[in-house]
Amino acid sequence: MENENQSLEEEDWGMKTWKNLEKVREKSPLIQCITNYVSMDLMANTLLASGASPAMLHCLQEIPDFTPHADALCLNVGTLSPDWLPSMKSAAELVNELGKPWVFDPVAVSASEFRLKTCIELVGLKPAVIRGNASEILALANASRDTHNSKGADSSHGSMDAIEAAKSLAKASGAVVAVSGAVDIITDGQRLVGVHNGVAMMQRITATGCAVTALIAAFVAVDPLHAFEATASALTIFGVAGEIGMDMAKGPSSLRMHLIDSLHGLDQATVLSRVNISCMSRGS
Ligand SMILES: Nc1ncnc2c1ncn2[C@@H]1O[C@H](COP(=O)(O)OP(=O)(O)O)[C@@H](O)[C@H]1O
Ligand SMILES: Cc1ncsc1CCOP(=O)(O)O
Ligand SMILES: [Mg+2]
Repeated sequence: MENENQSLEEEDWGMKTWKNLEKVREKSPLIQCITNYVSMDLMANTLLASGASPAMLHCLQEIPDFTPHADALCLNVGTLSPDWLPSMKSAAELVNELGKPWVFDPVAVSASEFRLKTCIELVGLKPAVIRGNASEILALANASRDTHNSKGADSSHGSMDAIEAAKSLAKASGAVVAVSGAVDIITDGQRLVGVHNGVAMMQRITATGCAVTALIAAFVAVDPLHAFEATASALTIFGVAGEIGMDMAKGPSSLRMHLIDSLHGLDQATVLSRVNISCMSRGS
């Protein structure tokens, strides 16, 4: 019987990525997002352009009625407030009870002791995937505030710097961990792939990281048993949309528009010709 390592080795990432996008388009998963004020618009539009259905809903009283209808949950602490924390925890606990996945974005985890403590608590609620930039994943993996870490939402490290941190966070949390950057790193603690798609200008648009985390939630929603592959696919699709968008863009603002248009219009031939995922470790 084919084992997991062999199947990964033989994997056709292009076709897998395309099929995962097709699944999102066919099933149109409902993604509940409890996110920051900055990202709501880009996140919702990214989900819509991919074929998923976004719902930015954070009222504690609505969670028992609404959350069971969601196919996945996306939690993001970008504009963290103690008022929203009970909603975040309650929604995560509910999707866990219902056996549905949730995805976590620890935006600017080092900004304060409160944020770090909150992020550690949320990781304890078993997200299926954690996606952050290198500085965020390094800080979360170290689980202590390092005064040399950047405190804002942007990364001061390259994704390659966070490979070991990502692996150890994946092992400790049980989540798939994704580190975005020039090469997006995805690991489940054993396997590790690098996604080489995307353009540097994506960093110059606020909330692209938040948006790709929500896209990961949509991809994991339609294939929850393969969160590793779903995460790599979502990051690849977002990167490919950025590359095509960049051909038409004059700067960050028009890239934002063209990225969304490109995501909406992606076809099989384009995806197959552009997917650039490398296997960096097959696990043991
Ligand atoms: N130098 C780069 N080259 C190509 N793509 C990049 C680069 N930096 C970031 N990206 C892409 O931009 C998106 C947001 O990533 P990032 O800027 O790291 O997140 P955040 O906004 O959370 O800091 C991801 O899809 C990532 O792949
Ligand atoms: C600038 C900013 N401040 C609080 S949340 C936020 C957006 C962060 O978005 P991203 O992590 O995708 O850059
Ligand atoms: Mg971010």
